[in-house]
Amino acid sequence: MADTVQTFLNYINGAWVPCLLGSTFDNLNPADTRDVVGRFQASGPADAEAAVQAAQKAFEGWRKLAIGKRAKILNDAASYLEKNVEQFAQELTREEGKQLNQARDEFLRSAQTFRFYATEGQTLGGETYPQDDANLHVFSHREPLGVVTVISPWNFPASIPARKLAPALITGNTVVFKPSSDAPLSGLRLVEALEKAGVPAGVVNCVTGRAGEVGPVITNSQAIRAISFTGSTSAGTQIHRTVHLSTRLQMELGGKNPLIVMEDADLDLAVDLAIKGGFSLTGQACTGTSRILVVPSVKAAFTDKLLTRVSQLKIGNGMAPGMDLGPLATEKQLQTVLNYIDIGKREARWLCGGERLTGGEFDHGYYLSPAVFTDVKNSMRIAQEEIFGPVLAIIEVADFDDALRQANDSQYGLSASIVTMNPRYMHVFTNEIQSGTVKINRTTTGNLVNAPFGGLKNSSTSTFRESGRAGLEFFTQIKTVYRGI
Ligand SMILES: NC(=O)C1=CN([C@@H]2O[C@H](COP(=O)(O)OP(=O)(O)OC[C@H]3O[C@@H](n4cnc5c(N)ncnc54)[C@H](O)[C@@H]3O)[C@@H](O)[C@H]2O)C=CC1
Ligand SMILES: O=Cc1ccc(S(=O)(=O)O)cc1
Repeated sequence: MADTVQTFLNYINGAWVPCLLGSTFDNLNPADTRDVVGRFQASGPADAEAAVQAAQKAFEGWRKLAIGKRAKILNDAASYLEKNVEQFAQELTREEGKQLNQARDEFLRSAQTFRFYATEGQTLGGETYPQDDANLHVFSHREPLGVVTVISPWNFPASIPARKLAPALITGNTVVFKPSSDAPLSGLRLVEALEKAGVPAGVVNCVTGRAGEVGPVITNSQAIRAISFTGSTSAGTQIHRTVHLSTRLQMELGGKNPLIVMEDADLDLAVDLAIKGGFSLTGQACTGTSRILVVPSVKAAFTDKLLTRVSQLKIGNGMAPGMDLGPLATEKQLQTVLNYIDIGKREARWLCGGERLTGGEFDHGYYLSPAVFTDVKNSMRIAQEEIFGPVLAIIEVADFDDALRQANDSQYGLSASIVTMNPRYMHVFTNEIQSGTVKINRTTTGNLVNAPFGGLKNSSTSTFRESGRAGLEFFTQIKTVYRGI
């Protein structure tokens, strides 16, 4: 079996290279751990240093390249992703566990992101400032920052790095990219797409390996002008503490996203949103629904309908059509979620799920049945801590004001939704909810390529948003020019 495992290399200074120490690590398919997805470079600090140096060397040439040429590279890379979508989607499903149709969507969305920034990046200009001197022209213009670091997690191993790489590159920055060791292949495919599209040597560099080995160089080095990171609040906090004063940060971190169900809610819709928001991607989305705040008059009916729908969900390998939930992405993630199930059983009332599935194909994967708890208090650990698994906590709230207060009683503020037809609730919710993304009669999950994305409180650094035009602003700095004659 080991002989047939494909080895993947780092991409540094325009070449695919092994790491200097010659060590590798294997990544396993979480749906069937007998399947080794690939063998990857266990890079050390020297490999990371080589990547930073290559990016430094390439910066001058890349920032001076005509923006139309940079855009063409992004568009051609998008075409390469689209052409190879079937292969890349299968690899994504094997490395992460999500359903094949979701993996296909993710690569197509990544291609769309490349195309969006190829166009939008060409519209980012400065401003002119009226003033009294007829012989003076005052204007601002934007320029790239320099070498930037992209660090991405395993849950969206293509679309999250795509929406960091594309705005960084179109604005003329060079990149050092570290994908998650738990799903590194999709990130390497993005880099391959850029290589095939003709990106010059050193403009994009990709180094796989342990955060402890690679992390300090790519986050603390004086050469790094910005870091775009998505992952846990704890890793984000650690990086935040160690970076240089002049390193710009954009961090997308955890969430504990509420769905409020009001007395006038369409309960079938509310259940649908709870299932989609809570259980798609097996609950492993930063914007996933984890708290359901429901008023007493509809709590019993909502809970009954929810449990019926949960009992119908199909769990299995994402390669098979028709599955609703795949495995957890890693053994560590499975253990984390099982631990929270134990906590939930002690502190609230367990209704269903949370059992590790065994027998047949389940014996070889990290499968867990979707769990629902009720009589949860918002102060409980399962209502406050990010679980990142298929676990829903139902919390009874007295009325709208109480729902809003409890929804806001969280260290996080990433996404929040309400199910109602009442315009007053919609209005107050929009104004008062402490959340970067606000949804009404929609799932907490999902966001557009062309709209800003990011959280409040501990869900993000309160700096720059990702996606849309905001993504371009993060990767550029403003110069104000006073030009006299
Ligand atoms: N908000 C989100 O989208 C995500 C949140 N998480 C949360 O994080 C928990 C743990 O998952 P992990 O994959 O271990 O997330 P993590 O936050 O440890 O890792 C995310 C990425 O950051 C890198 N990283 C971690 N520490 C670093 C450091 N000091 N310097 C440089 N790079 C560093 C990792 O190698 C990976 O590429 C999950 O249980 C979940 O709660 C995980 C993935 C995504
Ligand atoms: O987990 C958070 C998350 C999930 C998806 C995306 S993307 O829109 O696919 O990039 C972003 C954040």
